[in-house]
Amino acid sequence: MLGKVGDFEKVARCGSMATKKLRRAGLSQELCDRLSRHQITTCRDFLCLSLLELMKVTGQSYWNVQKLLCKVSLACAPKMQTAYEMKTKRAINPSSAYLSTTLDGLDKALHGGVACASLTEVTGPSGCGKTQFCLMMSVLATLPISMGGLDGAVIYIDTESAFGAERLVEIAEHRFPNYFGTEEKLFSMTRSIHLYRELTCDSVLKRIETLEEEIISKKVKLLIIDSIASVVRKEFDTKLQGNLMERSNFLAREASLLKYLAEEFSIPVILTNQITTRLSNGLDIQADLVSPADDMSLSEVSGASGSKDREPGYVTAALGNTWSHSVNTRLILQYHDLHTRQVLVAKSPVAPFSAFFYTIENSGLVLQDGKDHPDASWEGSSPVLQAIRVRTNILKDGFPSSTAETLKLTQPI
Ligand SMILES: Nc1ncnc2c1ncn2[C@@H]1O[C@H](COP(=O)(O)OP(=O)(O)OP(=O)(O)O)[C@@H](O)[C@H]1O
Repeated sequence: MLGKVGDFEKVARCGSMATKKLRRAGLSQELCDRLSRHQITTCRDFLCLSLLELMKVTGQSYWNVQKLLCKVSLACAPKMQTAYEMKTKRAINPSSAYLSTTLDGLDKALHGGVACASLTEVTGPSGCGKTQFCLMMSVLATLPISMGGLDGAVIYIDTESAFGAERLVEIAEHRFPNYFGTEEKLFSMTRSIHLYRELTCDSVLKRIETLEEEIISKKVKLLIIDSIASVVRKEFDTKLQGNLMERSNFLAREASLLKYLAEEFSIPVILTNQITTRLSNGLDIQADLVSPADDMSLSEVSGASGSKDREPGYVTAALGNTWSHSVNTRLILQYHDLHTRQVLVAKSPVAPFSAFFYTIENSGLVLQDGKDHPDASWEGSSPVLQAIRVRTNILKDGFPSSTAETLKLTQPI
């Protein structure tokens, strides 16, 4: 039995579920209060202590501490389930698996919309509609299940002061004029969206750490952070020694907490990110188009596409490789022409690489009919976008041919 507990302990300590609050692990209130006086509040804090330390802080015997260890480990160890169980659960209650974006083609590609219990990143250049997408998804999450919503509240963490309540109401009124035809419905929707303005890394992290109980008490069904990148890029100058490591640690902690919340409460988490293009002369510019997945060498990939006359340089998804691998789904929003924009499904465990045209209207994002089939948008697209495609094909067809190529495609910047 003890061996088994030990195994659980190791799994539990490492996993994202270890951020679960002790109060929710079945420990008595008195014991939780006592532990919190020693800054032991999560399962991880508890499981990282030795038996002797636990005996000291709990004031309990060796055997009682063993039992507590067992309880805490079991409470936060990931539960095994079979693929069959997952599938039947989703078949019985399909709305529990996805939040529809109401953009038909995109929903179809994503098997129903933005996935619950996972992290979806929306990235793209400034002004292309990331905040508009978040506002629209907030409205959608509050809708009744019969209308494709999640019938729940939303926690919206705004790090750029970009949230606009008026725009939220405008989207709701124009997207669902019948449903939001009365002031009462609009009030009820706006009351369900809980906005936090957090303008520093520290305050964002602290906010995320305290969300667990709020998600339960407010019946939250969607968590949004707009944007994850801005505070990080403001505070960590990665050219300074040590900052890159510190930033990676911060992002890993943030991703672990968010994954825990998404999985534990089976809710979608939407995060917006920014992008950068780094030119070969060392200058960073805000990209007008973006690498979907990782840091990569544009010059290398442009070479692979056979074009010699392109600006050498490379585009990087903001926040680098560690973060890039933390998100489950990545949607890239980008400009196509003056009026039209594109949403690309750049990373998804269920969908192939696909692209859809959209415009931004009073009602939020609107897909353009007839152009919403996969790959519709490649013709005439920009060099960066074509480079992304080449890269996708290189990785799809196997590893790049040379070690140098492999390194350039995978090296963190
Ligand atoms: N009522 C509206 N009708 C049509 N388009 C609108 C409306 N409101 C905003 N937009 C469009 O949305 C764009 C702004 O989008 P959004 O704020 O989502 O950008 P973003 O990608 O979040 O940018 P950033 O990274 O700078 O925050 C505007 O440039 C405008 O084109």
